[in-house]
Amino acid sequence: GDLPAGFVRLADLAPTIRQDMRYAGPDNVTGHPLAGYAGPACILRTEAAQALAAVQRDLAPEGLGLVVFDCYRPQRAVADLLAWARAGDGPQRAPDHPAVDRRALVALGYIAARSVHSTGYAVDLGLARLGAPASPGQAGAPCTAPVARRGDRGLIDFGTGFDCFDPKSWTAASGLPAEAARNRRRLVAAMRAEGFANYPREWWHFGYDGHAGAAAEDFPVTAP
Ligand SMILES: C[C@@H](N)C(=O)N[C@H](C)C(=O)O
Ligand SMILES: [Zn+2]
Repeated sequence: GDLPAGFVRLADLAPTIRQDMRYAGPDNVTGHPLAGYAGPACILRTEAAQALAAVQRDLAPEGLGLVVFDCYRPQRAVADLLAWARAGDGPQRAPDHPAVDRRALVALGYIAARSVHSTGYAVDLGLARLGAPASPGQAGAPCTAPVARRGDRGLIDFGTGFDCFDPKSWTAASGLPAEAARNRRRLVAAMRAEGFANYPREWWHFGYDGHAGAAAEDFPVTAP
């Protein structure tokens, strides 16, 4: 194939998993496509992709399916995110981090300086009802606003949006609507059952067990 050994395109193993690859375009926290994304595609280590395909199969009887936002992330894209977070100019607060300063995002653990995503063993994702349309977000609404105001992006409610860098996105945050808290537990349990561990500061971020020591890569993300 066109990928390094050990990597696969998720679409080849699990074509029913919806892909909404936010870093390949401007619809992400930085407002620009990240370096290293030449096309929108979810690329993962083979074992991690197989495990995600299993999660998708496990969820289907409940009428739910996965929506992935980011998978393998080239090292140059991590550098791009870091440069955005650390830049001295520009606003400190924005709808995707209404209560946390941009320049604190790395220190607070919302953006990793060395990301497991670059090994192909981490994935950012949520859940949607199967067949639900991907509805747009409401521009300008804080990502911590109730779902009716911020827009659901076609997902079931998780209490905040994807890449909403805020304590409300901590997986066990208190004060969430009961349904959002339930949906987070449901996602974590479905992922846990197939070998993925959640990152407690981001309900959407999961690492595949056994990734320790895997090499970080920098090949570009390309659509097939
Ligand atoms: C930036 C966000 N989507 C994410 O993946 N955060 C973790 C901590 C990471 O950068 O690896
Ligand atoms: Zn992540």
